[in-house]
Amino acid sequence: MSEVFLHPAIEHGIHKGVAGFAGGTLKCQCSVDPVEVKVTSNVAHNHACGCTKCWKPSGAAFSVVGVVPRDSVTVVAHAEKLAIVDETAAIQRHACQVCGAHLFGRIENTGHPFYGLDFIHTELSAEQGWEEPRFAAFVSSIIEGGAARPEQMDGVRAKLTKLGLPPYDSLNPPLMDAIATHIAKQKGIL
Ligand SMILES: N[C@@H](CCC(=O)N[C@@H](CSCO)C(=O)NCC(=O)O)C(=O)O
Ligand SMILES: [Zn+2]
Ligand SMILES: [Zn+2]
Repeated sequence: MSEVFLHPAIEHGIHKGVAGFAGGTLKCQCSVDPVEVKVTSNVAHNHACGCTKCWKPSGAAFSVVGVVPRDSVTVVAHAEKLAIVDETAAIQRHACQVCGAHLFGRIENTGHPFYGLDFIHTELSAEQGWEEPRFAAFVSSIIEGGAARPEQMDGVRAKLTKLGLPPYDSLNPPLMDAIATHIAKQKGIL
């Protein structure tokens, strides 16, 4: 199997974001009548994600995905092309039915630890300045998705580490702690 191509925005080095950057417009990959989504916030917790559910550009083993407040997200063109990929998933990904790009992923369960946040792919925006990806999540999942063989994983993790993206097989410790804290509060333990 050929070498694992991570993602166009990370494979050859990461561009740092710009302080104070306040959003942009995401466009799907259709050359005609693209879906457009206005985002009036910078992205947070931006990361490479190897899971099988996040949208990846063609040939990439990872997606690059982060979160914004859901009230900062508005579909401004061609909403009729959007459909939810999997209604049963925790993150309902609204994708263009023509080109397949995911414009935003929304959590409708008010009890979910990340309720209130939408997941977006900043590469769908022409604006520069979005906060850069800072870690890699669900790295082992790229085996599940068929992008890597198990024996390639040491190399993948070494490459991510060198790029400044510490690799994890779930989310990173701050996000895992936030999830656990939310659950402990729901149970009345905290
Ligand atoms: N091995 C599975 C893991 C999928 C998974 O749990 N993905 C996370 C992170 S997505 C963005 O970081 C998640 O929260 N999923 C909920 C959902 O996708 O609805 C796999 O690879 O499929
Ligand atoms: Zn499209
Ligand atoms: Zn994912």
